[in-house]
Amino acid sequence: MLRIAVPNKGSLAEPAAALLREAGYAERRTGRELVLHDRANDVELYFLRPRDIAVYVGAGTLDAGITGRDLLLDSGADAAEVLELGFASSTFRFAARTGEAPADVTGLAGRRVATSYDGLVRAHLAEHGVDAPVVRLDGAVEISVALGVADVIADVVETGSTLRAAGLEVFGDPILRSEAVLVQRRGTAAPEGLDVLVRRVQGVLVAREYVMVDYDVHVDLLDAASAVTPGLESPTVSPLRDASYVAVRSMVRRGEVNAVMDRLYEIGARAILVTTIHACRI
Ligand SMILES: Nc1ncnc2c1ncn2[C@@H]1O[C@H](COP(=O)(O)OP(=O)(O)OP(=O)(O)O)[C@@H](O)[C@H]1O
Ligand SMILES: O=P(O)(O)OC[C@H]1O[C@H](OP(=O)(O)OP(=O)(O)O)[C@H](O)[C@@H]1O
Ligand SMILES: [Mg+2]
Repeated sequence: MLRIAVPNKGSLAEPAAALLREAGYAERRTGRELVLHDRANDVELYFLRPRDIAVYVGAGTLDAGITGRDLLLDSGADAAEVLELGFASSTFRFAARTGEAPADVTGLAGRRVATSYDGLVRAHLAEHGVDAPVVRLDGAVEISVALGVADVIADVVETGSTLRAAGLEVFGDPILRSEAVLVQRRGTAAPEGLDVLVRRVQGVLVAREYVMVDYDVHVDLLDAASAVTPGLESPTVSPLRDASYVAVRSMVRRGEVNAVMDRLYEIGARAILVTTIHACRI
C-alpha cells in the first residue's frame, strides 16, 4: 500500500487536496484527521506540516509526498522530485529596504539575513563565498528589517505585495524558482503503486491545461487547419455525410484556445466547439 504525505496547512494544503480529489482519491472530512486509509485506491494519506513532508519521505517512512521545491531543498532531506505540480509557484529572493539594496549576494558580507529557510540561505551564501549571519524566523519575515533584527531578508515572493507593504525591494538574481512538487525517496526504486499515482496526477494536470476543440472544415483546407491544431500526436479526422467536409478533433492549450479559434475561423473552419476535459490518461 502506497503511503502519501499531504500538506495539512498553508498555501499548499487546499490545492494539494483538490489535486488528489480530482485524481480520484478519498478526501478527509475534517481538518483534524491526520491519517486516512483510502481502501478503494489502496493508499494511506498522511496529513502533515508541509515542512516535515520531505523529511518523512527522505527517511523512507512514507513513500511519496507533496511539498514545495523550496521546502524540499531547505530540509536537506534525501528526497527527490518526481513531478512538478503547477501550483504554489513562487520565487525565493533576497530583499532589502528600498534604495538600500546591494547589487547582489556578494554585497551581503557581514549583514544579518532573516529567513524561514535557513538551510537554503546558508547553502546559497556558502556557494557564493559570502559570510553573513542568518537569523531564523518562523514567518512574517518581511517585518524583521523594520523591527531591527536583520538588515535584509530572504523569503518567498509571489506578487511582491508583502514586500512592497513592508518598504522592501528585491535584489540580485532569484535564489530559486519554486512550485509544488511530488517527491519520493532519493536514490531508490519507485515504490510500488507510485506509477499509478503519477499517471493519475499527470492526467489531472493535462486535463487542467488542455481543452478539446472540434470543428468542421472543407477537405481542401484540412492541412491548413490541422497545422493550427496539431494536437498531442495528430488530430482526429472523421468523415461527414457531405464528403467535401470533415470533422476535426484536437487538444489545445486552454490559454491559447481563443487565438486558435480566431485562426481556424479565418482559414474557413466552422462549428468550432470547445469542451473541457474532465480526466485523461495520456
Ligand atoms: N504567497 C505565496 N504564493 C505562492 N506560493 C507560496 C506563497 N506562500 C508560500 N508559498 C509556498 O508554499 C510553501 C510553503 O508552505 P507553508 O505551508 O509552509 O507556508 P505558508 O503557505 O506560508 O503557510 P504558513 O506560513 O501560514 O504556515 C512553499 O513551497 C512556498 O513557496
Ligand atoms: O509576494 P506575495 O504575493 O506578497 O506573497 C509572498 C508572501 O506570502 C507568504 O506569506 P504568508 O502569508 O504565508 O505568511 P508567513 O510569512 O507567515 O509565511 C510568503 O512567506 C510571503 O510573505
Ligand atoms: Mg508562509
